[in-house]
This record gives sequence, structure tokens and C-alpha cells, in this order.
Amino acid sequence: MNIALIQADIQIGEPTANFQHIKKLMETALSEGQKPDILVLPEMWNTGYALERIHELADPDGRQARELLSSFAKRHQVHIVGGSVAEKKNGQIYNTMYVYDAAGEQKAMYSKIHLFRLMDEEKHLSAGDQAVVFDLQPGFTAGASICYDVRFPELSRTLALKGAQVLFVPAEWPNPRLHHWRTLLTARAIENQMYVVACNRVGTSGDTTFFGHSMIIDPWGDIVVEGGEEEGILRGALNPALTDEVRTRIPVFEDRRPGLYKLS
Ligand SMILES: O=C(O)CCC(=O)C(=O)O
Repeated sequence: MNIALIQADIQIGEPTANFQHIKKLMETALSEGQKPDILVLPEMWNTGYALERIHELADPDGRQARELLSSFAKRHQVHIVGGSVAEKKNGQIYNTMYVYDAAGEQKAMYSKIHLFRLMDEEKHLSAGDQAVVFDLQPGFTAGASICYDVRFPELSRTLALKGAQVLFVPAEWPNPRLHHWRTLLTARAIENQMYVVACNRVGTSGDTTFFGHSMIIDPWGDIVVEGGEEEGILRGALNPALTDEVRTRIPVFEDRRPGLYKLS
């Protein structure tokens, strides 16, 4: 399965410009190079972290994002793991991922479970309350997570136990924590013997800079591809058989001792 990661710059508080920009980058991903089976977008690509104005800027019921992703997926027959957008639902704001299949049907929806206090997310957003997996193709299951979620091994392990063979991680992960980004993503891949597909933004918002370094890591922990710090499309491929191969070689899931992992 060929994947294209859209490592985009995002303009803070400018949803109209961001919608146009993301659409253009998705078109570029399809018009250049090998046609991808899956497009992946970064976190909060509609508004950026314009949290002070998020009630006014967020997409009501994610309608505009869903319309774009669904019609684009159908027209170009490509799966889209739609990063995440600020979505307004019942008066609350969520950081929500939508996933579409190549027929333009919504396959999954996931709202970020762990809100990032260092950026005051919890003051402005509401947290999701469900761990979500979805099938990319029959027999190849994916797990959803967003940015800060990757610091919680409990979530990725739960997704792996629910069948995930690949973990998607759209992000707005800034400097100076490149070391954490690389290490945590690699650890999640190795410990769960799954692909990790992480799409980070680039550019600057106020005095925060985002370093990109989107990456695909295989179930053995090797980096398949890693981006630089510029905007662009990053391409790589997933081999669904590799997860089973690695899990057979070192049978971590058979060797777990869940009965001993309790606090009391
Ligand atoms: O955990 C981190 O260092 C970055 C997390 C983050 O920026 C986010 O969740 O938006």
C-alpha cells in the first residue's frame, strides 16, 4: 500500500486558506510520483492552534472537512486519513480525525483522547472518549491517535490488542522536542510490532516552530522514510505481511502477562 504524507504548513486561524492549501497539496500528491493508496494529513489543519478563537473558527459538525475529504477520496479513488480538524459539536470543540475510503465513505472518526496541557488544549477543547480502529483493507487494521496521544503507550497497546497493525499519528509537534518525537514513535512501533505513520506540520505559529520530520516506521522499528523541515509530500509503502512476520519472530503478544500488570 503506497502512502503519501502531506507535510503541510498551516496558517493559524485561517480555515479558508488552509482548506484551499490542503486541497492543492492533496492534488499534488496525486499528480506527481506514484499514485498513493492512502493520503495522510497533519493535526488541526483547518485552524491551527488558534485556541482563543476556536469557538468561532471550528468546523460545525466537521461538515466542511468531511465534504472535502469525502468528495476528494471518491473522485480520486484514494483512502484519506484526514489528520484532524477543530470540530464543533453540541457547543463543544473536539480535535477530530475523519477517515474516508476510496469510495468516499466515512470509515472512522476519532477525537483526541489526551489533551495537551502545555498548549492549553484542555482549556478550550473537549476530549474524546473512545479508542478507535478501522480497516484499511480486509485483514489490515489501523489504529487512530493524534499527536500527544503517542506519549501514552497504553493507548497504542490497546489499539494493537484491538487488531491494529498500523498506527496513524497526525501531529503539530513543535521544537524543541524532535528527540521525543523520534523516540516515542519508534518505541510505539517496536513495542507493538506495528507500522507507525506520523504526519507532522511544518512552519511557524507565533514563536512556535514545527519541524516536520514526518515518518513511516516499520514493525521492526526501522525508518522507511523521514521528511525534512520543509513543506512537501513524503512517500513510502506499507507491507501488511511484515507485521505478522515480526510478531511471529518475537512473539510479544503471546508472551504478555496481563494478570501481573495490575496495581493491586
Ligand atoms: O507531546 C508533545 O511534546 C507535543 C504534543 C502536541 O503538540 C500536541 O498534542 O498538539
